Amino acid sequence: MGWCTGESARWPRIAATFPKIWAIFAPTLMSSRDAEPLVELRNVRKAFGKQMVLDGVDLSIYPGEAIGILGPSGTGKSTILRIISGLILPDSGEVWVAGQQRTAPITEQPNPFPINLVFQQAALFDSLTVGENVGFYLYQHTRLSPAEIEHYVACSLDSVGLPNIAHLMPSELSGGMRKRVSFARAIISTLLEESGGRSLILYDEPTAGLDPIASTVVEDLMRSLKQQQPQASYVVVTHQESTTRRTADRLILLYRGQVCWQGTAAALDETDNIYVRQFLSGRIDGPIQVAT
Ligand SMILES: Nc1ncnc2c1ncn2[C@@H]1O[C@H](COP(=O)(O)OP(=O)(O)OP(=O)(O)O)[C@@H](O)[C@H]1O
Repeated sequence: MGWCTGESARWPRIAATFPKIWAIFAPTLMSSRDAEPLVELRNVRKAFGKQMVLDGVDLSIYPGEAIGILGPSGTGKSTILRIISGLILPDSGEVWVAGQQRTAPITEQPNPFPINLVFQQAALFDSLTVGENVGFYLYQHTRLSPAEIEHYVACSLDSVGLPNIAHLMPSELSGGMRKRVSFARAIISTLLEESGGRSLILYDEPTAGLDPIASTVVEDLMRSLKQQQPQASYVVVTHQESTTRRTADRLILLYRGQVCWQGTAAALDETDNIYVRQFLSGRIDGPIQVAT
């Protein structure tokens, strides 16, 4: 018996309950769902020691989707990102990437299209220039010439609104610029022709610790990068409500390693799902129990 016994909001139910919302979102959702999922997790379980962290997660990510994962601390959100990216494998269940089952970590079985993790901290290499940081993947994993890599680096930096800074060192940048550079590094492989426009960026708390205006800038950047490549998808894990509402088309609420609810950002306010209601209100009493 799972922890989450609340009823999941499913698309047909939304269509019946919120016809206006459905009318707005249906064209996008139906077109993306006609395609094969980019990534599928099927009944994924993962424990660390005796602690069961993911307890039977099913999740499909379709081309062009922007998904937000919400949930209390320690409930397995980052673990899902690490499994999707191939950094770790589940203990059981299946992970499918572009129709291929993943059977080994990313170091042994490369993803068929770019999947990049962007962390809260920019985590740039301080001894490399901005250009070398952004082009790092291409220098390491492709046979492109230095001139070609410089071209992609310039395109990528342009996309994040930072042209002409490839020669600078990370220490010369502000915190906001470092974050943008980390985004440029994440998207560079998606610019390559062989990616076929398919890509998945996994943002782990991209606006944590930022003031509301800086958060808006980052949220706008995430949206703008996706608009530049309509088939690009992303998953964002966040505790910031503004980021949830402004960046995700489909939301997933995770609790104790299980999906308790999923639906649109608009449906979040309408649902009577007890997990969603408690989570958004921040009440202590309810089915979600956290260590105090
Ligand atoms: N490599 C690891 N070894 C042992 N325990 C781990 C490891 N990685 C994660 N955990 C544990 O798994 C649980 C889930 O961690 P995870 O980072 O996925 O949660 P989260 O939902 O992203 O939390 P938060 O919102 O606080 O970032 C936590 O209790 C964490 O301590």
